Amino acid sequence: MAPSMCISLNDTSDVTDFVIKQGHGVKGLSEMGIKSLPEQYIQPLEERQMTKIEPQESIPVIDMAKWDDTQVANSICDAAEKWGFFQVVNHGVPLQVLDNVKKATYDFFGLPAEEKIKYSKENSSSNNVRFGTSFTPHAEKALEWKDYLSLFYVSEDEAAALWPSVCKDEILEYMKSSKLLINHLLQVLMKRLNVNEIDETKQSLLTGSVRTNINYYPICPNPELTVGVGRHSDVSTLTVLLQDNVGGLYVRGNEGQDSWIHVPPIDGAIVINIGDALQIMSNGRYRSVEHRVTANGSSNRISVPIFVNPRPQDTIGPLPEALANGEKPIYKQVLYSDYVKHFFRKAHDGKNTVDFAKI
Ligand SMILES: COc1cc(/C=C/C(=O)SCCNC(=O)CCNC(=O)[C@H](O)C(C)(C)COP(=O)(O)OP(=O)(O)OC[C@H]2O[C@@H](n3cnc4c(N)ncnc43)[C@H](O)[C@@H]2OP(=O)(O)O)ccc1O
Ligand SMILES: O=C(O)CCC(=O)C(=O)O
Ligand SMILES: [Fe+2]
Repeated sequence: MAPSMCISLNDTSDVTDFVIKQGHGVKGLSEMGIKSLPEQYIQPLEERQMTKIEPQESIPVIDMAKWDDTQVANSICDAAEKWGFFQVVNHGVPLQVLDNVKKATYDFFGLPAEEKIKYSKENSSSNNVRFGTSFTPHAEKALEWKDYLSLFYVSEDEAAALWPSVCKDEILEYMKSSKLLINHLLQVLMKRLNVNEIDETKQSLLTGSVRTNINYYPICPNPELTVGVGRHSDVSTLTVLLQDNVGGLYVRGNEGQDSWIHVPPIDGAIVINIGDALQIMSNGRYRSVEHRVTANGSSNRISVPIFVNPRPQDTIGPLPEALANGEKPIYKQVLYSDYVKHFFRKAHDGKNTVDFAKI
């Protein structure tokens, strides 16, 4: 039975109870057919308006077929320096794997609320598996129009035991199939930082932990009043982001203060973005750029980011090779889990997270 047939939401606490405590998420609100946005989702004007969208600008689309060709390698590093974002095609991840993970995302969010709520922070048997909504509801002045499932990978055995069975295999396959692409990108990016060989220690520092989120942005009654995801930069080394064909991801541009560039969906392409950990390790050479997602009034949207990270127990700071030419470090050494906790304990606040590591 559709939720609208059996409940009515009269005030703020009813909405919170329905969305967060009962696990219906904003998907549940959307499917009730609510006609106007509940007030706790109304974002301040400056967070929901993009005054300057640059339709003539676009982030690079890079063909990865010859990834170690000098020209291709240069375009990857240039994009990481200039935009912090690019799309890749001929990336080696089978298109069937991408289709399967998109379908699995719909399958998970299509489960009844009483199934999904088993994975909430309060009910989940592990911190490594978390179903939630918005970003940090308890810390946010205004909520975001997004539900998510976040899966921190520990082992195949743990995933088999703890991850939801409707999406587990497809997500694991997507993660496995992306490994080579991730390694090729890091090989190229490291070379420009004078790291000619990624040994075991560096590999672990760059890719030692992986978190995959599946995101669901349901149709919103007043998309202009809220956001799908607010301005933030990822705290990863790099993020491999699969989006569907709806659109709505915007990246901070280089043209002045409030300039935003749309990342158009391209069939079969994957979006790559540099995260804070790599910005820090490269001493600011590679940029972890602010991005955001708009809410949509007519289509549901999904996305599946793989966050490739240092391990929580790693200390991160500018790599010695990146400073070999006498460059002064602009970031200090920080424990990665402290950095991530700092990110997760506040609402989205654009690029401010990285100040935590500034000297
Ligand atoms: C959800 O919407 C998002 C998410 C994002 C994500 C962008 C990224 O770049 S994710 C990549 C982050 N890196 C890693 O996960 C790898 C390293 N991992 C760690 O260091 C640890 O696993 C940990 C994340 C710090 C958690 O360690 P733990 O010992 O379990 O620490 P806690 O004290 O339990 O948690 C700290 C704090 O974070 C909250 N939290 C934990 N996991 C998540 C999660 N998956 N999603 C949201 N929040 C999470 C937890 O509730 C704690 O907060 P409290 O206030 O409750 O203390 C980008 C954009 C989005 O919109
Ligand atoms: O949905 C998207 O396209 C981007 C989501 C995002 O930025 C994130 O999960 O960190
Ligand atoms: Fe992000």
